[in-house]
Amino acid sequence: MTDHPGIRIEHDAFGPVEIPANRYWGAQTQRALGVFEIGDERFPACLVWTFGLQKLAAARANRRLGTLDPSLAEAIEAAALEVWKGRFDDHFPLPIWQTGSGTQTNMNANEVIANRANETLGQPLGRRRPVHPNDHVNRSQSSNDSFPTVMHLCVGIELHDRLLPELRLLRDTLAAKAAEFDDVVKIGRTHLMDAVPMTVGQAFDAFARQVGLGIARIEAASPRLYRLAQGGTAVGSGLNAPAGFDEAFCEEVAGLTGLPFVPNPSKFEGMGAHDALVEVSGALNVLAVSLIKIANDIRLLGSGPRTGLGELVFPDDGLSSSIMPGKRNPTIAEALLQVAFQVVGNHATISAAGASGTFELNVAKPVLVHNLLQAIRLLADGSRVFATKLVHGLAVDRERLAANVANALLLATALNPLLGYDRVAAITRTAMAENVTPRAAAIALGFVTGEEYDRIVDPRTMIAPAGRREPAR
Ligand SMILES: O=C(O)C[C@H](O)C(=O)O
Repeated sequence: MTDHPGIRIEHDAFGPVEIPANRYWGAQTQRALGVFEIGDERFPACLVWTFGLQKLAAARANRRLGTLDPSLAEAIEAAALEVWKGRFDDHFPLPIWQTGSGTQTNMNANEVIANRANETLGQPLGRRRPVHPNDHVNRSQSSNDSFPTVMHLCVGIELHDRLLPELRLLRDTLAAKAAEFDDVVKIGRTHLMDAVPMTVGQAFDAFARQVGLGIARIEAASPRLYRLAQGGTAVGSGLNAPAGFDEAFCEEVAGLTGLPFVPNPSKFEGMGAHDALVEVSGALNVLAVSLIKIANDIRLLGSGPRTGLGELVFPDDGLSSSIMPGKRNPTIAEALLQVAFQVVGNHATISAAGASGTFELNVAKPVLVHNLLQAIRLLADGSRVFATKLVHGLAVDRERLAANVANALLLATALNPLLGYDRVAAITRTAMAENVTPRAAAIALGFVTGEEYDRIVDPRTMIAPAGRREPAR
């Protein structure tokens, strides 16, 4: 094998490999490309960037502990920084569907950074000198501790930078609607059937609280997420890593990210199991369940406009039916529902992947982190779009709501303490059978006067009995 136009020959421990000349990956990545011809799914760019961060922190830790020549460390750190900043995104071609430790993607990072470091030191790509992908870029590390470290770093950063801000936006937008609709009385519904009065604000306050509790669940998982397996090397014992490598590494990543990453006190736990990531996924699963409830309620309350409930009015998103002119649909609620269904499905995959640790190594890391990062991204985008393009512009149809309240039979429930259940049941049955208001039925049956009825059956006083009204959040 010899170099020819567009191709360079690179040697690794197994012999020569042909590699596109302008690619920074090396022999192991090229071999893996030929082996794992499975699917279209690739890691998102944030995972590639996080490998840059991880290799940068590892090189700095090695330099500090005297286990890496400072001149090599400097070249590795500069190259790793470039990976972190996204300069080499096109040089990570491998699919999700690879070995369960993520070794091929770890080697991809080692090779890109070694090639780039050697290039800055005046060497051609593929030389593997003076910076060697395994001996120097991967020093004091194994895929088995590096990949889980990258998973925790990437998930932690994505939650902090991407998802939590959008969830706070959604919570606050729902809370603003709760305040806006605080005085709007509607009929509460149970079993999909008319029940007793409440306010639209109370319904939106419940939605806001669901999202707020979703945020709290994610934040509660953070202390476990911030524990890193780095320093465990092959099985968790730390063979070939200097004493203090885990501490030095975590100090570096904490400084680089501003997030409180610390060494996992048991590397064995952090490599053989990924319970902390399953825990985060569990919190996202609950959030998805909450969003399904919220999106469904909102689209049902806005159904119509003429023959549905029609109590909420959706903002115009400019979209319509392809065949029914002027028809408007709850497009954004439907998009969010599909996001939530995907997240619930991802959690099932993540649960199976999390259960796939045998002895000292979980071997379903790529599929686990792929599903978790997708869930975070979808929930972040879905929450932002739902908050800004639907919830923010929601209005109520006050006339419709007032008519529904006036017509509601079970307002008469407020008479229970005065008349007892059976006489109130007679009122509602009579009103239903004779198609009159419960007020007319109550008077006709001789149970109350009109004045008594109006004093007791006042929807505004029924939305929360005195002294039991929760303050708006
Ligand atoms: O790639 C490594 O560093 C280790 C590999 O996952 C293995 O345990 O065989």
